[in-house]
Amino acid sequence: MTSPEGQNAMNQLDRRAQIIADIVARTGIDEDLIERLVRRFYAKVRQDDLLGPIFAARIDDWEPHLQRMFAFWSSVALMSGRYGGRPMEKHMRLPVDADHFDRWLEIFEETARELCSPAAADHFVERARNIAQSLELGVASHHGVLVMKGERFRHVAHDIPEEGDRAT
Ligand code: HEM
Repeated sequence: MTSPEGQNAMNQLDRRAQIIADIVARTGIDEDLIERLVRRFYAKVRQDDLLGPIFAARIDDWEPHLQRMFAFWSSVALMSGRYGGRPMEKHMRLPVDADHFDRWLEIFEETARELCSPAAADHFVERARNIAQSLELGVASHHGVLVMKGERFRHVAHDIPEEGDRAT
């Protein structure tokens, strides 16, 4: 017979599996779609005048970054637990403000709408917006700026001093 704790853990696993199955049934998102989305998104980002140089200054070898991003989006969109990093630490020292986050989201949404069903695109975009908002708050607070609800972080945008070469 299973102990009450064991039964509880089983129920939680069942619930989690059910939530994931619902996401997949509703959106059709799978690892293959995530990989195509991430690859196409970063191909565009690298060409972008505003964002491209920020990535180019920090990423020499793209394949490991892309692999990390597959794991990240798999965790975010499908709750797979494949990603275990700390994105805030990688972003708070970047020379970015609201303009950069808006551009990032614009390219991300455009790419998601090109490749995904409306339900899948909505699922990705909603999560990307929430994460972008929290990263923007983190960048602002790193600069000693408290951003209130509904406000954005505006720096003398393209003139933010670099703090070391890498965003590590
Ligand atoms: C202003 C827009 C953004 C810029 C310029 C930017 C830039 C970067 C750069 C340069 C790295 C590599 C850092 C390193 O390896 O040292 C990175 C990593 C990453 N970014 Fe962004 N990013 C932006 C927005 C976002 C958003 C909105 C998300 C999530 C929705 C995101 C998720 C990640 C993740 C998960 C990593 C990997 C962190 C790790 O190493 O575990 N980024 N980003």
